[in-house]
Amino acid sequence: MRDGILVINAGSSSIKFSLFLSNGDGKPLLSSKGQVEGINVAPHFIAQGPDGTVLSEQHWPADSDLNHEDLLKHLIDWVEDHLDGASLVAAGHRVVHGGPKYASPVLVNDSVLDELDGFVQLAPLHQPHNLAPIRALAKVHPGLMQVACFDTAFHTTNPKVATTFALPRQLTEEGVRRYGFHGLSYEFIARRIREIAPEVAAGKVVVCHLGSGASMCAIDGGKSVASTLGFTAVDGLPMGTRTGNLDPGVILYLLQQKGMSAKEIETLLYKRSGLLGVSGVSNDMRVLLESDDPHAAEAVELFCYRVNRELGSLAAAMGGLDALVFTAGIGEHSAPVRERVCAASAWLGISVDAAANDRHAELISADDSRIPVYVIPTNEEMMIAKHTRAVVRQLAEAAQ
Ligand SMILES: Nc1ncnc2c1ncn2[C@@H]1O[C@H](COP(=O)(O)OP(=O)(O)O)[C@@H](O)[C@H]1O
Ligand SMILES: CC(=O)OP(=O)(O)O
Ligand SMILES: [Mg+2]
Repeated sequence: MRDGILVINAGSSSIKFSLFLSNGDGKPLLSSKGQVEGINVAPHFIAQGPDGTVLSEQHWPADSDLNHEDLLKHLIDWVEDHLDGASLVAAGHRVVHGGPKYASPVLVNDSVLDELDGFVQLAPLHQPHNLAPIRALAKVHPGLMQVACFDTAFHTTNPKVATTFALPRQLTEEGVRRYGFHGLSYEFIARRIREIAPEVAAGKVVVCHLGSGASMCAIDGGKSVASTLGFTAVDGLPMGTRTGNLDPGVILYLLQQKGMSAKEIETLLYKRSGLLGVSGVSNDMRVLLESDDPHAAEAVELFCYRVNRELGSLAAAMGGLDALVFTAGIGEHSAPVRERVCAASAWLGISVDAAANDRHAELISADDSRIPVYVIPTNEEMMIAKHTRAVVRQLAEAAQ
């Protein structure tokens, strides 16, 4: 009987899945992948084979009222119908917050799930959606091994100085500190850099993960040493709908002068700000780049300006820069954003080859650029599959 590993990456605006089936020798191969996107707007399900062939597709109208859980059920039903005679042995999940405790992937049981529930307030856009598929799968497949893989884990190598807020010590000791996110993506990219550019893998690299959620990470010698996301996934860069870095005095102003409630402020910071808030047009970079609205242009300008400033900050944290990498939705697909960030970073010795950038080549820097600049597609699902397999193997070995 062949084994299957289902990987679920439930993000803020999409649920991505990949189904890996073992190939006789136990090595998993991608069998199908897909996603539900447009959640809470106009949902769209697509499942594809490894070569991109569309296996199934469904659109729902904007007023369909389908929530995250309904769409997840549709996805799981589709996967069950496409196991091709294999049986599911484990599911691996992206869970954004592992809190101070989890530095590596963990087999989920009820008490782990309870602990992870405790981090919902720290990642309200993600953690509930990450945990919902674990519960839904446990109902449909009681006894199925489920492994939580954390966005925070890759950053546990950060030095204390990079994670400490200048707050009274007691709060720091309670866990009020920077954690960093998108760690599965950064871990995947760090491994890819070793494969495609071993000469810079031991050096100082800044990776820009620019998607719906956006962050940047300083990776020195393959290890995360600093990043732009902090205690929660609302710090650092402006994102699709999140503020990013904000003077905490603004929160006091909203509370004291505007009389806003904590819940209203949460909604403002996470759902009404970022590219959407500044442009008043959209949270989608594609729409903003095509728009004639001057506010859309301002939102793009602010986004690129902030990426450029954080690049300087992260290079300073490492005391140098040997390579720059762009990844995730915007980083992989938006030549104009990469071009602007790189033009503003010319002082660091960065220069881009316009033609290579336009065709999204792997290496987009010009021959005379002091710093090589790469576009590397991320694959959080592959990283989760690898971690899940490792946990399943460890458990099998321990049982022998
Ligand atoms: N061709 C493109 N040009 C500019 N932005 C793009 C392009 N394709 C995708 N994007 C951006 O990528 C974002 C999604 O990135 P992704 O990494 O898939 O996000 P997430 O996983 O956080 O949902 C979209 O909101 C969109 O703004
Ligand atoms: C942590 C985070 O921001 O994730 P995403 O990019 O999936 O929104
Ligand atoms: Mg993402």
